[in-house]
Amino acid sequence: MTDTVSGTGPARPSGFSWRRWRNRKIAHRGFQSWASRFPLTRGHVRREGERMFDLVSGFVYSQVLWAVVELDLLEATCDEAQSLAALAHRAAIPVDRMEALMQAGAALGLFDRVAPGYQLSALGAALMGAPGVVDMIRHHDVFYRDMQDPLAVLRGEKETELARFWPYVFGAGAAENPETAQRYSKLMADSQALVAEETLRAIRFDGVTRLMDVGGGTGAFLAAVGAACPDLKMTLFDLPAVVPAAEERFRALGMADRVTVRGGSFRDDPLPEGADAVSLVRVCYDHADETVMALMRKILDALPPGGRLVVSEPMAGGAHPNRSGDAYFAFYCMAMGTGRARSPERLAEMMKEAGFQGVEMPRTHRSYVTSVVVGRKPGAT
Ligand SMILES: CC(C)=CCC/C(C)=C/CC/C(C)=C/C=C/C(C)=C/C=C/C=C(C)/C=C/C=C(C)/C=C/C=C(C)/C=C/CC(C)(C)O
Ligand SMILES: C[S@@+](CC[C@H](N)C(=O)[O-])C[C@H]1O[C@@H](n2cnc3c(N)ncnc32)[C@H](O)[C@@H]1O
Repeated sequence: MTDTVSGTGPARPSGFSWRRWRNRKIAHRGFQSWASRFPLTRGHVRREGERMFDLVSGFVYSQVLWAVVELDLLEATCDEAQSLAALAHRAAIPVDRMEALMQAGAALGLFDRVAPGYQLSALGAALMGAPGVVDMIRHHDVFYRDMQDPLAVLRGEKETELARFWPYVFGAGAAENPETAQRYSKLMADSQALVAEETLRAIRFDGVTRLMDVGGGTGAFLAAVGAACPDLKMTLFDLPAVVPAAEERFRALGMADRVTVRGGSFRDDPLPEGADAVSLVRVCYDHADETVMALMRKILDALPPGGRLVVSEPMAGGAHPNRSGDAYFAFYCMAMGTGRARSPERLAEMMKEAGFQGVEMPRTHRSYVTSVVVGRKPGAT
């Protein structure tokens, strides 16, 4: 495995270690006090302290953000500055407490102080318009209740709420109820716009005749690809409960004649044939290695020689851990109880093991939105 730190048991100190010397020095209270006064180091100490403070208080910042979103304060302050009295009345919160929330929001960069009170900042406006992000923040109440006890999540000691929030992950049977399926699918579809935008910047579907999106949800990704590639034929494959919403989307977009929608489970059913490219968008990280390996092998069988598999989802950093993949998505998947965030190298390794070759990792610009890995079935191109 490329992204596993190997070795068992604690390392025994032997000889001089630069890192040990540095860490003991920096952790020493006397050194800290000296460095915070010394002109050449005090700026660095202040910045490190600020970084540390953000780590310490991140949960509170997130909860402030949640309150702002839940009270719809982004929309309320977008066009005109609002007075505290008006905001307090609207939210049914005492004025002094409302002031605390607005000041916190302003400190986090979401509002500007503009007479007679507060107006949405540029960052707040970007947040308000970023597709699906506000709804993602709203559903964080579930995730953060699980994260109140991260040790229980790590040890797998408790049944998490998040596992019940996304029941489709556990197989076809769990998502039989169309109403439930619709709720998850909307959250996914709204946040798909950025993922599709970023994926389509990283790869091209030139030369592809039919693209099959496996676990394609309600079709937001195929709708974006279809708009960018007007001659492309498409197949969407997802659990039966998701199918009607996908069919409805393609009908509404006038794309129904270009898209075949098939219901089924990639665990139990054969995949439709006829596509020369397959995409898995935000699918692999929901599932355990065995499930993903079996799915990749099934896709290889369904593809013609030279056919392509595109995996797009937020990924971990492997040797270079990143916040979105290794902190947020890794714990999100852990709390869901099934999948895991994998690095591009790990996914590439799995694709090769499944039989793909020429595996590439085209760079995406916003890795917190998605990263991409592409492979080809051996044979003619
Ligand atoms: C006009 C003038 C005067 C100046 C302009 C200056 C200028 C150019 C400003 C730029 C402003 C601008 C347009 C900013 C845009 C920013 C955007 C688009 C930001 C997007 C951010 C996206 C984020 C933060 C995405 C977060 C996504 C999350 C948290 C997704 C979570 C997904 C989950 C949990 C999925 C779960 C699915 C499961 C169950 C694991 O399968
Ligand atoms: C996280 S969502 C991603 C949806 C879409 N690709 C996107 O990015 O918005 C995962 C999708 O995989 C589908 N899925 C999960 N298990 C499946 C299975 N066994 N067979 C087919 N689809 C499945 C779910 O119904 C869901 O639509």
